[in-house]
Amino acid sequence: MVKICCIGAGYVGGPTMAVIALKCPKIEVVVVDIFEPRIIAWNSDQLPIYEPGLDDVVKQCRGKNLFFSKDVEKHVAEADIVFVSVNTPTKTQGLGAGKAADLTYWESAARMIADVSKSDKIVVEKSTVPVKTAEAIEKILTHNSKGINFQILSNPEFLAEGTAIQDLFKPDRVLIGGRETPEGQKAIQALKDVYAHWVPAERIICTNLWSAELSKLAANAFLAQRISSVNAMSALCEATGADVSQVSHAIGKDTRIGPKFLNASVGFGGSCFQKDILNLVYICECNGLTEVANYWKQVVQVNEYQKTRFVNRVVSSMFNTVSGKKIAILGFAFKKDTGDTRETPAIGVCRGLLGDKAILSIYDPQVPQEQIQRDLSMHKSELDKPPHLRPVSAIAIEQVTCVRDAYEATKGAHGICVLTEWDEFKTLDYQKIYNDMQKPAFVFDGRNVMDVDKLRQIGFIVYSIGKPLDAWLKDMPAVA
Ligand SMILES: NC(=O)c1ccc[n+]([C@@H]2O[C@H](COP(=O)([O-])OP(=O)(O)OC[C@H]3O[C@@H](n4cnc5c(N)ncnc54)[C@H](O)[C@@H]3O)[C@@H](O)[C@H]2O)c1
Ligand SMILES: O=c1ccn([C@@H]2O[C@H](COP(=O)(O)OP(=O)(O)O[C@H]3O[C@H](CO)[C@@H](O)[C@H](O)[C@H]3O)[C@@H](O)[C@H]2O)c(=O)[nH]1
Repeated sequence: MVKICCIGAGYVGGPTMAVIALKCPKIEVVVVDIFEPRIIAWNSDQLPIYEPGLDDVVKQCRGKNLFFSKDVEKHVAEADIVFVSVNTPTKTQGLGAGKAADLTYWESAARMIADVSKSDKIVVEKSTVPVKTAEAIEKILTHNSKGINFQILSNPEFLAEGTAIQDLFKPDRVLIGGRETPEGQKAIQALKDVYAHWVPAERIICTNLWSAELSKLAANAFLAQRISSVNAMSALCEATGADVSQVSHAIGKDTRIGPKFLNASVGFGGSCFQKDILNLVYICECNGLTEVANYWKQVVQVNEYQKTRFVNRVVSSMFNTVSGKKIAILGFAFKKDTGDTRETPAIGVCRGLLGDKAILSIYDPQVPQEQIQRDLSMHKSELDKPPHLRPVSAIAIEQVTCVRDAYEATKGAHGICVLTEWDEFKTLDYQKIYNDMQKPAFVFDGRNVMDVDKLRQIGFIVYSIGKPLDAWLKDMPAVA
């Protein structure tokens, strides 16, 4: 029986390994992590991450051929294939701080593999890493190998949170990069055989190591670039009376452009886009490609601009101050169907409003209060650390309360900011909400999911990103 061990039981390691176990009943899969509470949660009824369909998959194979363990060294030693799916956040200190990927967790995992291995292994880069990481990892493994043969493969993951299970069941492609030697090709074939249990052969792409590593960064840069492009257009739409949804629809009909990833928003979030683009920028700079670095840097800068623009709209619409005013925040996760808040635009928007002394009442169906308080009070460099390395207590922010439903959040509020596109926000009783709010009552839709005409009929003053402005908002222009 082939044995797989995956180091890192996070958003990627957990779901990907659960799907491999489900689709390959003859393979034993063990997911290991040094953060014990996560392992305990994976072995309980309350999984550590919220992901539609995940519970079902885990229930079908946990205890049969899928296991979660904190016994990292034992399972690595026994495995034929070791996936490394540890976090690779942006470096916060030292050379490349603020841009380069922090490979501390990766390096310590590689050293541990070298230390405990007693048999040949295929080591698979699942984490998103800088180009040429495989070369560095090879050096660590071979310098400590005691005659053991390690083959390194790059197999970046393309799942998106909220749709992880369907993305894993039907991936657009699986990418495997390896050495162009006979041993390298044999290792590629072994990993291909795993995916071939459910992925059609034409969707499994094999490349050299560096193409696979770079393709992952390139894919995220291209996706994020589309969002920044449409968000940049949204500012121009507001200035000219064009409607960004109509523009997106019109350009997306061009089959060369396509309709996806053209939704204007308060900005992209998530643990990947910003980190991976900054990593790409750093790699370009290290290779002396200043113009290329500046091109990609602009994608992140437009994203920051979009968040600032949103905050400025809120404040300027409300007579240029939100001091002491209750603002309801609907949605805190970086997108719907996840409880993940890493790099969520809600953090920037809330901090901006708190900076103008607003009183925030926050509701998100999947994000617990402690997480929101921690996100708003911690320094960014602390948030990038894995949970077990973060300071234990975060100072609660007095101006913030987290509540259990949207009605409580909006009661007595002056304005509502919709920051995540949760489906339940579309079907709320907005007449009741309006009746219970201060007047004039504002809605700032950061996701373009509200029925604007209906809200205006009720009496709300509504701002939607990239849409023709209410007369009220035209008179109160925001300076970005
Ligand atoms: N989150 C996504 O949607 C997504 C999608 C594609 C790729 N990625 C990439 O996958 C990687 C993992 O992302 P994630 O979101 O799953 O991260 P995560 O923080 O949720 O999980 C990483 C886990 O690795 C564990 N870990 C760190 N060092 C370890 C070690 N030495 N031994 C054992 N466990 C260790 C941590 O405790 C943590 O639980 C990153 O490189 C990320 O860029 C993420
Ligand atoms: O038209 C759009 C599409 C997305 N977003 C925002 O962009 C962010 C990222 O969304 P999405 O890409 O759906 O989620 P992620 O889980 O971050 O997935 C991205 O990052 C992963 C980690 O690398 C990759 O594996 C995925 O392929 C890639 O889509 C979220 O804040 C979305 O709200 C928009 O604002 N407009």
